[in-house]
Amino acid sequence: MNNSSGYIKEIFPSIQGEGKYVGAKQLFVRLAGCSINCLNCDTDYSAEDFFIINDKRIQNPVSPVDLAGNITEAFGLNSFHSISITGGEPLDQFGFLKDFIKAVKEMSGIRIFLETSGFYSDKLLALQDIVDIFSIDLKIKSSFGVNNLQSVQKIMRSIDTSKTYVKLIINKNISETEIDSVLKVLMDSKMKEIYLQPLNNISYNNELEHIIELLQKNKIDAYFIPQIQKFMEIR
Ligand SMILES: Nc1nc2[nH]cc(C(=O)O)c2c(=O)[nH]1
Ligand code: SF4
Ligand SMILES: [Mg+2]
Repeated sequence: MNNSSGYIKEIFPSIQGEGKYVGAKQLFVRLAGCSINCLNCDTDYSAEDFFIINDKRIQNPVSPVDLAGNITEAFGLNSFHSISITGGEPLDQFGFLKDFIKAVKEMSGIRIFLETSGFYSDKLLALQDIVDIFSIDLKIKSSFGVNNLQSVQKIMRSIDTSKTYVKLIINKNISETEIDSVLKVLMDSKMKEIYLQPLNNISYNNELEHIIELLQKNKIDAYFIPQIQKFMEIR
């Protein structure tokens, strides 16, 4: 096994169902594994012996160049907005991730969209030159049992915010203190917008309205977007 080989969970074409780029046609590449252990995780990221591209079985782990070649051959890639690399936590396979991005960009020129938990600031910042769009989660205890606000603050202080957006997953029991700390992170950075996603698609309610008002009063544009893939019953 090559050092930078990686474990893939699944690969499928779909429509981005969350956040700022909702509606974009993407090829989803879900990396296996996650070191974060959130409560309420909605993703099966366990690695298996193989994964499937169209009908072809590919053995795990796979080399970055082989994966890039297989994807480019199977999907052409020029009909997609971007490749969404998601997980799990893709930064847990940093060496593989970096080599894969370089290889697939060289082969196809496609944009790279990276979904990450926001816990690993140094690794994320090290990919600034090769990733086109960063989707970063703000994790708060009431939704996920973990908190990454310090790490996201560090990222926001040095990242190019024009290619970055942050998502906040909101549970019914979000506290005023949590909203305040999220506001502080945004106000400390150049990022003046946030994408709110209700956990388990809870309906728009008074608490949510209150959060949006608080954000707007502080000149942070808030966009409330439930996960459309769940409504549409697509992957
Ligand atoms: N359609 C669709 N949109 C998504 N946006 C983020 C996803 C994820 O699982 O990371 C996802 C996903 O799994 N499917
Ligand atoms: S970071 Fe994402 S994939 Fe990992 S445990 Fe948390 S919600 Fe699940
Ligand atoms: Mg998901």
